[in-house]
Amino acid sequence: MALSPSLAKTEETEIITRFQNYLRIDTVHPTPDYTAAADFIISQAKSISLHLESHSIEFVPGKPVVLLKWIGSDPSLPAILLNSHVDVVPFEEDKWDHPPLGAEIDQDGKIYARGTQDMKSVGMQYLESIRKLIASGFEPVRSVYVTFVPDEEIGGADGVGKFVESETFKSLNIAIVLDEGLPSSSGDSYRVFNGERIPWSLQIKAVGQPGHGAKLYDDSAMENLNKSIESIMRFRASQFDQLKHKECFKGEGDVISVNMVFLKAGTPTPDGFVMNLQPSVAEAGFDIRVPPTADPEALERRLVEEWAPPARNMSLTLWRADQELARNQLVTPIDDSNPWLELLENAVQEAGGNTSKPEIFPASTDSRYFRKAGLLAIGFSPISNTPSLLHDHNEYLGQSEYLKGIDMYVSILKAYTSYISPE
Ligand code: MET
Ligand SMILES: [Zn+2]
Ligand SMILES: [Zn+2]
Repeated sequence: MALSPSLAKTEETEIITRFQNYLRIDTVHPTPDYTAAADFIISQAKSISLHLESHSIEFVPGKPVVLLKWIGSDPSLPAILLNSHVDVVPFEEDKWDHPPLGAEIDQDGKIYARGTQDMKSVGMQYLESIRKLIASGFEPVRSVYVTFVPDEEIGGADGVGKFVESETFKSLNIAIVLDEGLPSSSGDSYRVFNGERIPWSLQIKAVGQPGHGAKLYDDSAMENLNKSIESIMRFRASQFDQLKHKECFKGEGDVISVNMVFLKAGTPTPDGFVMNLQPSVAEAGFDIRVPPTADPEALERRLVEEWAPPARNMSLTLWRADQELARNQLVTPIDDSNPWLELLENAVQEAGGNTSKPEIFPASTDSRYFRKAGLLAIGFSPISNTPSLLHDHNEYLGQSEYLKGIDMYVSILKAYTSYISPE
């Protein structure tokens, strides 16, 4: 029986209120309140159904992984894992038009908060879709697991990194993982991702002749650093050009990005810097993202030979999210060997959307840990018609997009949990 419009309205208001409540929990780095978030998620699970088992597992003290289990009628079949991270990145509150933890809704129905896109929306949409399916009497054949994990935004080592190594994880027998994607700015189109770039953090340091600000030294630290920055910027432009020229057919995730994120040199005073002094040390930091198609060894050589050559008094520190993945990047196949992509595409279509060609995620997600553990993982956030505002000011999500996304997962879960492989 169809709900009367006013009843349907109440239900929608409740769904939105639950999302607002999750957004208002302060899970902002560097001091996310993981306990409050875990308590909230577990209370949500209990309110959905007593049949939804919940576990809070602390592989690292104070950093719970919340695992929900919706057991299917044939638990021997490999299961579905829906993953989302609980933590969010910090914000510059004075640059926002709405409080970043307020979850205020403007007159256009846009909900403003850190995490509306990245990715508290997705976590709650998983729960709301399960709530709807259970309320409708739907019974899955395959089991569904839902994880709410800590620390994705700081590399995930203490979150999914520990989880995938655990006996609990191994006992779950997972066939496919869904994790975060990115919004699409166009109408009814949704983006899907089957791989991602690996983050490298590079710090370079130059030393050189210090002395009087008026001298033209041949080998000052600033000059040495500047030569490197020029070289790095030329490389950056060459990568960017491939994106700008449409005939290269490259997406953001297919080229190497290099962005300077800090510069450090000089002798500070209370209100500025000493001006007539050339420093003996100068440093710069770069966020680098390396796609699966790039040759990491060629890039490593470039770092040493061109960007931080010892011959120019330079040294470097390189941090990579995962040494092994940095050298051997993994993508989830998109051919017939992976039935889950087509199932997802069809399910999205049935719910009134379209998916675009699978892409390489330009930043990083926990999917890399799942792929490394040998699983298929697809990045998908059901957000269309919305500018991508991850990590940006005024991150928002429209109420109607949020509600539509829940129906996408209802459709996907119906297809995924009922799928029986032909053999
Ligand atoms: C250092 S890992 C960073 C993870 C974060 N999601 C990013 O892509 O920036
Ligand atoms: Zn994210
Ligand atoms: Zn993020």
